[in-house]
Amino acid sequence: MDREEDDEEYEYGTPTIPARTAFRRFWPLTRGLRRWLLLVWACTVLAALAETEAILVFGDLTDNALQKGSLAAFWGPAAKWLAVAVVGAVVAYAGNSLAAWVTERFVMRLREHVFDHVQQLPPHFFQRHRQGDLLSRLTSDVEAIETMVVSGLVGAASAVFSALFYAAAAFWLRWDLAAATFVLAPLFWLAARRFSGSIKDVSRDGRVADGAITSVVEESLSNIVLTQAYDRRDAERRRLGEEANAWFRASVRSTRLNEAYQQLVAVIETVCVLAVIGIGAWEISTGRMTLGQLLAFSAFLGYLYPPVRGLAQLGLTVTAATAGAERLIEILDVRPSVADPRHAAVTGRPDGAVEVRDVSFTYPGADTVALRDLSFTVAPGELVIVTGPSGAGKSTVSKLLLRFYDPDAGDVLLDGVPVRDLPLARLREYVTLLPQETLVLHDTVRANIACGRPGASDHAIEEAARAADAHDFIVRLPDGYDTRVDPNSARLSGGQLQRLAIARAILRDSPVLVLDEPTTGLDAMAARRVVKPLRRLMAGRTTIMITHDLNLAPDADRILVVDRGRIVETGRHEELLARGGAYARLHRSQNNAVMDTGELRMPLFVEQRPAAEQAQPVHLYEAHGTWQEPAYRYEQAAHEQAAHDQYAHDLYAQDQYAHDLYAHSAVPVTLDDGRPLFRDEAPWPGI
Ligand SMILES: Nc1ncnc2c1ncn2[C@@H]1O[C@H](COP(=O)(O)OP(=O)(O)OP(=O)(O)O)[C@@H](O)[C@H]1O
Repeated sequence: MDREEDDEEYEYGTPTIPARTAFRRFWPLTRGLRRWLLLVWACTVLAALAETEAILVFGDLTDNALQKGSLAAFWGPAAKWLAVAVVGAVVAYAGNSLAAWVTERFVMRLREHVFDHVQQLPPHFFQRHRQGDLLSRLTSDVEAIETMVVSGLVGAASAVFSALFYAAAAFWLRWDLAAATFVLAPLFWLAARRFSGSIKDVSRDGRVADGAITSVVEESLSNIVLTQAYDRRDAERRRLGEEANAWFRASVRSTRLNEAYQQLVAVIETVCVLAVIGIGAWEISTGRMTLGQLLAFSAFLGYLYPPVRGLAQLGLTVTAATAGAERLIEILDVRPSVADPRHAAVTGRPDGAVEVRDVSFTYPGADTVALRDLSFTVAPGELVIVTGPSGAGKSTVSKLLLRFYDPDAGDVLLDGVPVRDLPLARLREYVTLLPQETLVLHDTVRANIACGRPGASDHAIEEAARAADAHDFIVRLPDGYDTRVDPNSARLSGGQLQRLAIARAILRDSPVLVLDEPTTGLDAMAARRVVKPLRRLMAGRTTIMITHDLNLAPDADRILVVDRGRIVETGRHEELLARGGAYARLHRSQNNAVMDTGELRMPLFVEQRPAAEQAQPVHLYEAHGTWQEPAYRYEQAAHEQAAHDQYAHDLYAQDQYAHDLYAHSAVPVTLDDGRPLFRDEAPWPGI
């Protein structure tokens, strides 16, 4: 993929494109619907013809029945008018219903098309676009395009046909009068032209603000715990307020512009009508025209203006919809980072030999290289642990193994076949990812496990759940396997969700597993409870486990220590510990982390360091609630800390537990391995 081009795609700011280009871009999606569109037009033409005929009959009635006061002259034209009206009504009903059907089909098709495209986009696309904005593009912008492509087209055709018929009828009645009034027609066009630019700008602003509002609401709701725990309601309200203000301004401005345009058009129409009445009065006075003809002529003009006005208005609507089209085109122009190979390699189920050969990779748009010259092999059935400091590139390895991206250089091979030569669906069937965050569908527990292998029998699902130690908690749920869960479900704990994910992976039964931090985010107890199901899952499969948690490291056939995108050490646990290098340091730091948490529980007063050297709580806020300058703050904090320590000392002095534990010894009681004994620590019964 061309890196420079790709970077440009992520520049914000929608491209400005003419309505014609936008129309041409989406027109192909009407394939298969076009004959129905033709039928809609046919109905529109018939309805306009019926309307024209009705007006002519009205002129006839005025001259022969009304002016002469003859009831006998009434019945014939009246019956004709009624027949024409009924035909017109039936045709209009059929045409409008069909138009609605075509329109909705088009919207469905367009939404599917965009949704399908978005689902293929690489992970970083979703990190860089706000979800709310994407939602707004997939909903309201999709509808805007419908206005442009289908409704716009049908509306334009119907307006053009109606205007043509009424104009032809007006010319047929009195060509000289018609010519005189049509001289004023360009005024409508000028008015529409004057307004179209501003309407497009304002509707683009409105759409951007709409997306921003959805984003703020969506982000705020997904962060509701943070909002409530830190009482951030005012800040969130302000954030929403800012976006809502932008939307408010855009929408008031849009209404004002539309209203100004409508009123201007109304004035132009009045000028035209007055011209007709003036000329008509003069013609009647000279005996060259009957009152019926003048009334019919005025009626034609009355009918003619709405389609003419509609055409001009349609221009504005289409212009406004182009703003939505631009936003969708921006997404549609982002290409997926990977695609199915043109000539896919034909392979059976692989044994699971994985090779990463001289791989280098930089994320699109990133300045730093994520992986450089990375090479390793994993034999079928082996467990390889990839570890290293945060940001070293571990998760990137998993993204390349599943081919979310192709490496810039080098190859990833499965059983000796480059993964870019395998159909994507096949590759992802053979390589199962257990991602860092447990992914849950809005569905039943059963469906959540079954998504590992669509069509799996209930028996197979239950067996997988048993192997993942999930069966027992599932049957205790209110509806057992039919209990509905969702991503924010409070029903299931982190450990239970993880076991659900393991059941899904067991059911998938692929030869290669990529586990990305399978125990991260779980407390020690929960982490230990997933180990056994994990072992069952990994048995007989090639496993690449990315983890900071080195508890499983002694089991690994090989450990790769990655740092800044390179492998810095490789070997078995004992070898690497004995080497005393990067791995040994990581291992030590992990154990020290346990010591650190122990320190949290030690009373401060046990250490007799001067107050200023101790870990200081920094009080950024004064009691009266104003921010302090930093220099003053720290000075102040040191004074306060001394007072605070005294207070803490007094409190602990009253604490019988602290007294018992520490009164006879300045050193906290420790376990055999040197870790401090936690107050509530019970020995782990083992798994
Ligand atoms: N979408 C992205 N766009 C640009 N850079 C990225 C992206 N994702 C990751 N990186 C960068 O690539 C490097 C490797 O990231 P990676 O997520 O693989 O690290 P990691 O070792 O898995 O870290 P952690 O243990 O914290 O998950 C980091 O410098 C990171 O900032």
